[in-house]
Amino acid sequence: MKIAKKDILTALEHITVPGEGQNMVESGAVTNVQVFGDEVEVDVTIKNPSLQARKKTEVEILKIIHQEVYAKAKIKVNLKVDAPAKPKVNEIKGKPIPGIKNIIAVASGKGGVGKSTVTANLAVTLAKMGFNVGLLDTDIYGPSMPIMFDVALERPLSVTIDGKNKMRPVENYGVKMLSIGFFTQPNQAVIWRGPMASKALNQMIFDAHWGELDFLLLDLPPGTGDIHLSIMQSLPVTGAVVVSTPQEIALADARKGVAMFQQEAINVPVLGIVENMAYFTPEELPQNKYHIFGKDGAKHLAKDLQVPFLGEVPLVQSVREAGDVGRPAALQTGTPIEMAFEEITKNTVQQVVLRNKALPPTEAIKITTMAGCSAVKKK
Ligand SMILES: Nc1ncnc2c1ncn2[C@@H]1O[C@H](COP(=O)(O)OP(=O)(O)OP(=O)(O)O)[C@@H](O)[C@H]1O
Repeated sequence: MKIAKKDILTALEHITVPGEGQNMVESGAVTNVQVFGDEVEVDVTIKNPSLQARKKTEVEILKIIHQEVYAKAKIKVNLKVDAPAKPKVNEIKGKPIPGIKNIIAVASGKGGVGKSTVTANLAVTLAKMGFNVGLLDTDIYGPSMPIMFDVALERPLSVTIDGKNKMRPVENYGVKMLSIGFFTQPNQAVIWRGPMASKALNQMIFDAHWGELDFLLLDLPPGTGDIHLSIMQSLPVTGAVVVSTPQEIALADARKGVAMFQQEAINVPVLGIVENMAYFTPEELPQNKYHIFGKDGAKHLAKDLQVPFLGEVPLVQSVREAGDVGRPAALQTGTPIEMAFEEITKNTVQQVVLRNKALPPTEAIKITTMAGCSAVKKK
């Protein structure tokens, strides 16, 4: 028997797609019908992704065509699901932390690109600008902040606040700090698992007396593992800064770092990318720039990923030396390094402001103007 296409469409007008009011032809769910002799092919797209809805749609199409048009028709249903994207909810996750306005996670895909160095210098620069700054070293693989702040031999003291025992962060250069390194032996290799690490971190945040902070910086471990997932999901992180060198291999990992923050389970806005070791400058020839890891790689990556570029830090001996002696290089006034970190810090604050404006306010995000920036050089 020869089947007419219009008879198929008329038959399909008798049925609806589960969850949709109109019949499936009128609603546009039927996208195509083809007839070859007694063979019928129906293309249909539904919004409900459940197996039950898909099965029901298919069975009903077969039934109605057999019943209304031709009982022996050979029918093929090509069913596609086009589920509407879930509306994005506020990215701030976890419990708001009283007194802490913004949490910035500093990450790198690759190890050794200078993430901790950038975090330490960002922290002291924010403090110089007049902000209240905390720094949480979550780098379970190699906590380096106690050395970079010259407090490796100190330990957080216990204080009683409102009848509860709390840890008081160690303080230097106007930055309050807690590190996972304060709780491990220097020569002890610790194997951390995600939940264990996030429990320790939760204690360092919720059982610590941070006081009022404009910014709490998190120095994350390198990489993009399940530890990052645990940290990100348990804390109300405002945004992330990704550090990379211009080198291809570091950029590939930085790309993964950005993707990690953007994936649905994490969904933390990326405030921008910092290019560290952008070029080498020898002390005796300050005008000379040698792009030993490549040129502008992180800048191009930022453009490609459509995230802000926050600035670049040259590779200079004084940065490494300053880290080793425990006094971040940005504290050396009047130097190009101080200027580089001021630029990066201002851009970061600006991105935090923009990001906070774009999202509904929560307890975790309070800085909504650049007022803090006018405090530059307040101290
Ligand atoms: N701009 C720079 N100029 C000179 N040395 C630098 C610079 N940035 C970082 N370094 C040095 O490079 C080394 C690695 O830096 P850092 O420990 O900050 O990296 P990281 O990415 O945090 O490493 P990890 O993988 O351990 O987390 C350190 O010795 C540091 O002093």
